Amino acid sequence: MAIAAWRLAQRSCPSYLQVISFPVVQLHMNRAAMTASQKDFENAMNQVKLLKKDPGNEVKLKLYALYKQATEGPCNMPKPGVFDLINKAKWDAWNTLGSLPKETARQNYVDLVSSLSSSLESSSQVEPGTDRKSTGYETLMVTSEDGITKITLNRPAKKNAINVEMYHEIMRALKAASKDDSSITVLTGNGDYYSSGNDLTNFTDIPPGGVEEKAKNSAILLREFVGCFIDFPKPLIAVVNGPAVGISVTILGLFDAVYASDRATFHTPFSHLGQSPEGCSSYTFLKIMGPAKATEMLVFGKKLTAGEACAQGLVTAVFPDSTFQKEVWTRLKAFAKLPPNAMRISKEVIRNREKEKLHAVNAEECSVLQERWLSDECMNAVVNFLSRKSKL
Ligand SMILES: CCCCCC/C=C/C(=O)SCCNC(=O)CCNC(=O)[C@H](O)C(C)(C)COP(=O)(O)OP(=O)(O)OC[C@H]1O[C@@H](n2cnc3c(N)ncnc32)[C@H](O)[C@@H]1OP(=O)(O)O
Repeated sequence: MAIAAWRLAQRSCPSYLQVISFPVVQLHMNRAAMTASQKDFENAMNQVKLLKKDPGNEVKLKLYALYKQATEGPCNMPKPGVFDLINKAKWDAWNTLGSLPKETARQNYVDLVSSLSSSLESSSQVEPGTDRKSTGYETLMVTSEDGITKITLNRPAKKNAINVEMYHEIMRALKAASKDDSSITVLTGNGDYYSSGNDLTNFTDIPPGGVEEKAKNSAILLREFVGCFIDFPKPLIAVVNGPAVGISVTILGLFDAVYASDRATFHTPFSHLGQSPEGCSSYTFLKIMGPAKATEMLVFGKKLTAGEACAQGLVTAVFPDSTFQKEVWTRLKAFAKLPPNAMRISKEVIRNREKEKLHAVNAEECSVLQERWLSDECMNAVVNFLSRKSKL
């Protein structure tokens, strides 16, 4: 049954993000868009062809949507079926633009291409040590200023679900942050969610080796991802701006401080999903909150409010949402002025004796999950979510 579900997902949900072709925006050119800025628009379309680096699927979807809006107006196509993922992604991107006027869409298209050209060209020219905005990330925004490297999960329309690309980009951003001249590193989310956890469509892209290979690759990726948090050398702080689900919650046990808005909730519904704990939470949560409370979260999927998570030691402090950003960033800027080497060494003293244990826990959790992902319970949960039969 599990295999059947995987096969269904494999047939119905191809890796749409990989097959959105780069020049798609040019295929539908429509002369109706002839207006004063048509020349800019055409120049922008030509610029897209000249980009040296593929800007990634999310950007290509935005370009597609703006192109369609600029040339045809609001989305006028019937919504594709749930398993027609390529066309659904394109439809969603276009439909999200609502009644945006054609002129504005055209201008946004031109602006996006222009920012794309400069960001992709300048990504290799950033001087180390200067305050800067990151380039070359598709699923994140990364900035570094006032001694703080801030990594923002940036898929707000998907509640910052972590797709495979985002796993890789977070690892890349953490590696860069560990070497840059900032004192502390912050992870936060853009939009109303901190993160809805693992992107459940990650399970639909089945390689030629089949579902077993998919599960094996996912376990390898997860182990490497969590390992980056275990080994991160500088103070790592989570600014939890809204609800957090799954892996975005479990890895909080590897952070040095967690600040939460009172809008945030903390939810690890692994049993509901036929899965088991990761992010070293089977070890860290027991240490943080004791076995009884950890079991309520990790086995029974109890969702905690920010206040409850704070009372149980998972969260450092909670702030009213209305003043959250101001209060947290004032605090973080003060921390970032402390001597960086002293902070790094103190973290080492606090954390190092646990590292070996954490890596062993991580390896064990990933190997258990590798099996879980092949179970009927897990596959049914994923298929139910993708076919919109269930939500948390
Ligand atoms: C390499 C593999 C490593 C695996 C590591 C193991 C990790 C495990 C986990 O993290 S388990 C947790 C997995 N997360 C979930 O099960 C959450 C699923 N999402 C939901 O239940 C809901 O979306 C919600 C409660 C988070 C929010 O509900 P609501 O406010 O009603 O919003 P929508 O459902 O309409 O969501 C908007 C938009 O986002 C898409 N989306 C949200 N979360 C995910 C997700 N986790 N994966 C994929 N897509 C997600 C949702 O489908 C909507 O998309 P649409 O507009 O329909 O295209």
